[in-house]
Amino acid sequence: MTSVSADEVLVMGAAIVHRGRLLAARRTAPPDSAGRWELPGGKVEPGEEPSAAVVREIREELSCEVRVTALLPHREPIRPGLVLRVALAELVTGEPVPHEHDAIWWLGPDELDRVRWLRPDRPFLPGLREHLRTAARARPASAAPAVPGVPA
Ligand SMILES: Nc1nc2c([nH]c(=O)n2[C@H]2C[C@H](O)[C@@H](COP(=O)(O)OP(=O)(O)OP(=O)(O)O)O2)c(=O)[nH]1
Repeated sequence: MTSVSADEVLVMGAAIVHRGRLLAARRTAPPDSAGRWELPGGKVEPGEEPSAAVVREIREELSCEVRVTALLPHREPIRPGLVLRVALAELVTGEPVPHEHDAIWWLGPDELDRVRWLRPDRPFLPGLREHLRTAARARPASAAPAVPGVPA
């Protein structure tokens, strides 16, 4: 369980990591966020577990299945009443196909600054970069990334 006060809604961003890369998605709305990049995800529904919300939102937004591997401790205010948390997740089945975003991009650890993130996402980037680097060091050479469209 994650404690959220009655007047606070939790937004879960999924840090989906695959082959040492992080999936970023470009928003289309509202106008002041359109063109900015975020972690796919969305609001946790009343009574819903954060990890279940991640699985549900990713299914809806990207038509693939993920598994949550960790919930990062940091909580970042988005605006009054709305708080962002981030879950590390891995792909279980399928490949992400964006239905609500107009682009997705698998970013390597040295590429995280190449997109314009939503402001609340930025404090999570150093930790995510470190996570990607650690994952790359732990990966056997035989599992080195093949890149272009990533998955596989
Ligand atoms: N999904 C997501 N939302 C984020 C991130 N960073 C950030 O500030 N936000 C903000 C944007 C929105 O104001 C809010 C989430 O709204 P949303 O529209 O994605 O959530 P939702 O699908 O549950 O929305 P709704 O249509 O049910 O209202 O959190 C992020 O990394 N991922």
